[in-house]
Amino acid sequence: MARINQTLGEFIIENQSEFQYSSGELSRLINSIRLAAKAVNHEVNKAGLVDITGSAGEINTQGEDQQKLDVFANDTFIRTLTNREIVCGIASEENDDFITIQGSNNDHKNKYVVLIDPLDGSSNIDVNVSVGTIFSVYRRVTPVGTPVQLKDFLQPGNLQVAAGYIVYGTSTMLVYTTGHGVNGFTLNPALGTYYLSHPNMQFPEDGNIYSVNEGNYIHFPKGIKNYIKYCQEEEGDRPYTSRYIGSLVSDIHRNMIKGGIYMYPKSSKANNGKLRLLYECNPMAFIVEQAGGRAINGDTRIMDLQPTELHQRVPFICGSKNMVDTAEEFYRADPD
Ligand SMILES: O=P(O)(O)OC[C@H]1O[C@](O)(COP(=O)(O)O)[C@@H](O)[C@@H]1O
Ligand SMILES: [Mg+2]
Ligand SMILES: [Mg+2]
Repeated sequence: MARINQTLGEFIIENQSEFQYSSGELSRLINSIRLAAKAVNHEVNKAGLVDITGSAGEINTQGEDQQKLDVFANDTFIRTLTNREIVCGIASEENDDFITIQGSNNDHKNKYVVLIDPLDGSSNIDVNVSVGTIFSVYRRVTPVGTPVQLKDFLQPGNLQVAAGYIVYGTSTMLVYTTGHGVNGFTLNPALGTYYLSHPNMQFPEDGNIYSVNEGNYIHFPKGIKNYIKYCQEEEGDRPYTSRYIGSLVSDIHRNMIKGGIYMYPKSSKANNGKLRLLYECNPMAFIVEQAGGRAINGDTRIMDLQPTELHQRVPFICGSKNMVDTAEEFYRADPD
């Protein structure tokens, strides 16, 4: 039973039995993410100081200018997960290909793969706006004892065994699910301990916040334009309030607490939108659905999509159930 101010460590142990494969590995995995997130949090809090600010001078596989914090966070999560002998493979936004973790005995005995967006909202690092980390966990489909393969990563979101995010904002929170609801833990920086502050998080069925980069408005499908107009009309509980941080984790976290809808739709400039299915949309969709919300690409449940590539992008609409239902109606009426 979740208790306010229970530590994350206690919660993980006390809820281990909920997990159908509970052999302690998943607990150790979540614990590793907790540990790495503390190290990243420490660096994020220094953003602005010379040694951690700005570009790392490399371009990642997405053609993005890697920030120093992207690289630091990537190295920290990969090292922490590798050293704890719990994963057989890692895929990251910052690495072209997946990484095979054979284990200290070179026996490929581990059962889990992790997909990660080590630093989400990179464009906000140097302007002191909240950023995040996103993670998704699957059991491998290839036999234990053999090297991990691409198909271990290209699993539909509905097979995730755990997912979550860390938001580095006014406080640092780790929010995750193993398919039994969503719980949020706030870091007490003085003690370095996460405490249960948001038990059993629920996405309000309705809200009055819409989050979309309206700078792309003219390129959106007609249905999405119509929905944005609907949000802005003087009618009933509308107009809604427009809020857009430009960090996926932070925009969805706010909407989950207050009620709202987040959209990064397809556009005439980007037919699949911008966000990556495997380490942005699937894990956030798992969280949103476990909290009672919905997540679609416009007309299909995100977690039912069959991935085909490691870094593929998909249009993404998620949030309060009734708001996503309405957005879907508008989109289906005019999808182009
Ligand atoms: O600036 P845009 O086009 O609105 O894009 C913002 C979106 O891009 C992202 O920054 C992409 O994530 P990364 O920072 O991890 O690459 C999301 O966090 C955010 O929602
Ligand atoms: Mg991201
Ligand atoms: Mg990123």
